[in-house]
Amino acid sequence: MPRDPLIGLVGKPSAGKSSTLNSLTDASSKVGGFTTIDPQRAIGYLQIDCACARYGLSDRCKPNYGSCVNGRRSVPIELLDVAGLVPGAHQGKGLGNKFLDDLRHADALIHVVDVSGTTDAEGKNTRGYDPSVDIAWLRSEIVAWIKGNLMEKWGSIKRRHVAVKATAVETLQNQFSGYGSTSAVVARTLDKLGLKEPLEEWSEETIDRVVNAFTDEKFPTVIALNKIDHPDADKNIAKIAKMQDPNNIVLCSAISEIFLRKLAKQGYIRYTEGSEFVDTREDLIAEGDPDGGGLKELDEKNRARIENLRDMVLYRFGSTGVVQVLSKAAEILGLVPVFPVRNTTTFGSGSGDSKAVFRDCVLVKKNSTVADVARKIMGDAPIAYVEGPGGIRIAEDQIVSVGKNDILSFKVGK
Ligand SMILES: Nc1nc2c(ncn2[C@@H]2O[C@H](COP(=O)(O)OP(=O)(O)OP(=O)(O)O)[C@@H](O)[C@H]2O)c(=O)[nH]1
Repeated sequence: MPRDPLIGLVGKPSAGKSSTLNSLTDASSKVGGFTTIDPQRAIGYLQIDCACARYGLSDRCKPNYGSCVNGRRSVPIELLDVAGLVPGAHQGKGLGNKFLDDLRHADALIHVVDVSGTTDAEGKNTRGYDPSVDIAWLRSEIVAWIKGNLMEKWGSIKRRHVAVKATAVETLQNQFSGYGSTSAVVARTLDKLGLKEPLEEWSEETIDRVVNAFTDEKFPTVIALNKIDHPDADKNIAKIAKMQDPNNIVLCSAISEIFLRKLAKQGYIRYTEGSEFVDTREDLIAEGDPDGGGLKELDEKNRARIENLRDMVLYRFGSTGVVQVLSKAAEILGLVPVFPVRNTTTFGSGSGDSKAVFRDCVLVKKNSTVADVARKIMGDAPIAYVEGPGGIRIAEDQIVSVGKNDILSFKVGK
């Protein structure tokens, strides 16, 4: 059965992994008993456009897990904190191989980079460190680890490859299945490279290229430039933006998000998670609400901190960025939210609160078919047919995508 997507957070010590994880997991939308699964795994909330908005049913949308406010739905997604990576990890430094073993299970990575330059490669306090270096060494650790595992056995891999007349995809998939790879991932990797020589004649340079391309396919990575609230961040952001694909970069400030959510929870401010909108009691009074929205009065210190955060983060960058970090990871993975329903006219689930709609939502990878989704949700139950909105039959080989074949009802046969 296809398993749920898993996103790993990586980065050197003190880059802000735990803070980012906390800012993503402590959503006020937390319902259904989700907390940290173990010290390393947690549930974050991915924001998506919910199907309820398409049908004007937002007031009756009641997710079983997560929440939905005016058609913006928070869907739970599993996150993994992969701590302890330092240069030399593939040779066992730091938590080394333990770190790399944890990484195997991730479908995409968020590399949290301390863009303030106030921590060195090992996470020790400093000033003026160049964080662009971290992006290169972290990736090269992953590549070196995969390559090392492959080269250790390359002689026998080659001999077996020739003896059983395997294809390159078969032989490599044998080696890469431990990283959660599939034949499709390996095939895409090799297609992109268009190699001419047979596997048994690959030079070390060719193997390097194969491992690099495989790393790109298997571990697509979002670069989260964290600590943008720090005054030294600007020049480092500019430098990294020139070196990396801007499409994979998100700017964020994890402590700002944690601070705003905390004050909102305590009733001092009104804050829409992940947005640029923060209102204090004073703001609301100035806007004509004599009661100040029922908010508590901020003390001088927190008022100054909010002002500073508006200037340094919210007005300049549009938000604290952490919600966008997760959305970007979902985007590079191509996750599609699918809404299984019992009834394709009312969109109800046919149990419990009978007026509630779109109670369930699952995230599947791009290019999944209706049959893939059926297996994920219904397991081995025999499916007689599948219906979309309005009771229209949908063929099992259809691809699901946002807005198309993403509301499904599985009718079980006898
Ligand atoms: N200025 C600033 N500091 C931050 C931000 N996020 C985290 N920090 C600080 O950076 C330090 C390290 O943060 P952590 O979240 O513990 O970092 P980590 O990557 O989990 O570190 P390890 O647990 O050692 O791997 C803490 O002192 C945080 O308060 C941020 O957005 N801005």
